[in-house]
Amino acid sequence: MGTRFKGFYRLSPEERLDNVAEHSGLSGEEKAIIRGEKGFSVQTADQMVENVIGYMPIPLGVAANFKVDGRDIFVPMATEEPSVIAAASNAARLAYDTGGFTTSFSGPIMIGQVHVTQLSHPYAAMAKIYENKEAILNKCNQQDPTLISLGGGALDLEVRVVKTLSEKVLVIHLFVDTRDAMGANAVNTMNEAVAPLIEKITGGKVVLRILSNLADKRIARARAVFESPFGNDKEMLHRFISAYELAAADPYRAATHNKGIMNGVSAVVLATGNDTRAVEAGAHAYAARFGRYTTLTHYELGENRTIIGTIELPLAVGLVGGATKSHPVARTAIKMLGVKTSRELAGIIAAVGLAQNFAALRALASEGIQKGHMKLHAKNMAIQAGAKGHEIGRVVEWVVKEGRFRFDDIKRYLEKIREE
Ligand SMILES: CC(C)(COP(=O)([O-])OP(=O)([O-])OC[C@H]1O[C@@H](n2cnc3c(N)ncnc32)[C@H](O)[C@@H]1OP(=O)([O-])[O-])[C@@H](O)C(=O)NCCC(=O)NCCSC(=O)C[C@@](C)(O)CC(=O)[O-]
Ligand SMILES: NC(=O)C1=CN([C@@H]2O[C@H](COP(=O)(O)OP(=O)(O)OC[C@H]3O[C@@H](n4cnc5c(N)ncnc54)[C@H](OP(=O)(O)O)[C@@H]3O)[C@@H](O)[C@H]2O)C=CC1
Repeated sequence: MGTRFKGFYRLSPEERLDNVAEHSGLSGEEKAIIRGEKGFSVQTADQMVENVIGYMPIPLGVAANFKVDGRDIFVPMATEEPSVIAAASNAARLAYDTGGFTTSFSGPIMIGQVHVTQLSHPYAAMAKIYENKEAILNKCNQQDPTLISLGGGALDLEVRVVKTLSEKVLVIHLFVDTRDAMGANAVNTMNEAVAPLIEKITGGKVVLRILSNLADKRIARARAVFESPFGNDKEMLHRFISAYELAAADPYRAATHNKGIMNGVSAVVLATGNDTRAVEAGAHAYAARFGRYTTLTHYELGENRTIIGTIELPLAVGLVGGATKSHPVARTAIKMLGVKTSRELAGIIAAVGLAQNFAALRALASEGIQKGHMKLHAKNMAIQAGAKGHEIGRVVEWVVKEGRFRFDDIKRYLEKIREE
């Protein structure tokens, strides 16, 4: 069964879940976990974080129409923001018949930083680190036999002299293949274990021993050819490219453009129990790597009025570690995706980021964002205004028809229908 599913959104939540379960082979128990009827409890939460008093449900939806590296998938997305999942599905639809998304990955390499201070001869200390590279990497690799047995571990290192406000310090980058883990704990353990050896080699004092979230050795890329959402309208295609070009040139616009990408990226990262803050920090730092903040996506006009989209961003996500295994919904979401490696997961997330951005640019270049977004947000606004049961549908219908997206207008309309 494919996931190009016209009108998937018109099904009931139960019917959608049945389709997803059939596609991904989810069991009855896994369906109950997704519905929130089983699996996650206050006790589970209490084992995950501190001072637990409850937990906060976030909607879990699936984006339809995604084909990634030739495979049809339903993409689980956890988000509180209306129109995000609709937009991702909308853009994926436009890339489906042209082959879907093709991805690549630079490898699951994380960077651990060891920071050495109080050096009388920083450049000589740097040379000594390289002279002792094998001993340093061996020390790192003694920390994680599991990772080594899986073909990962510390592979190499690089050293820089960094001039800080008060002194020249050494920053040693340990390059660690963390396989299918995000790797923060694995890398931090190595950083801490190797620090005494580094102090001995350099004669300095180590302060920081922590991974870098600028995971620029763990880059995921995705590419897709989108059918023109504007038919043969050249002016609209021009407006689309112009919208992208402003983002590429202007950091104020790029921040919003990339926020739109992260609407999709963070929703899948969260649904799979990965660390949203780590991925967000990495993406934005990567966007600023040339000294000026710019876009993570690029667009070029293709043949027959197609638009070729590409995305490139660091994606430190895993299938083990963090909450990926301890959170029952995350475990089920990973099963839903049918991924076996962190590389596959990163590719899918990159594809969703690209789709998300394409959908937002399409709307921005044409009717504007409010029409689609606010249509889907209208339900939230109606509920916030106090609408209940059948009132919600009536308020939404009125808001969309009249284009009145103001909260005070909605409240007045609600009062009016209650007086009828
Ligand atoms: C919202 C749509 C999709 C409506 O778009 P539409 O043209 O009204 O939709 P349609 O009825 O023609 O349907 C097209 C497809 O959209 C999907 N779709 C359509 N409706 C639904 C729905 N209810 N639930 C789930 N999926 C839906 C669905 O896949 C459907 O295909 P079909 O099933 O018919 O083959 C469109 O207007 C859109 O893509 N808008 C962009 C919305 C967006 O980007 N939202 C993100 C939040 S705004 C933001 O935070 C970021 C931003 C925008 O500032 C970033 C930036 O500035 O770059
Ligand atoms: N700056 C940041 O971003 C920071 C993030 N974090 C947090 O760290 C967590 C992620 O750390 P991470 O190291 O991934 O998690 P874990 O330490 O929980 O998991 C990684 C470990 O799992 C074991 N493992 C089993 N199978 C595999 C496999 N196929 N591939 C790789 N490893 C495998 C490995 O060894 P073994 O069996 O010996 O454990 C590995 O060290 C997240 O919760 C994140 O929020 C923490 C600190 C800082």
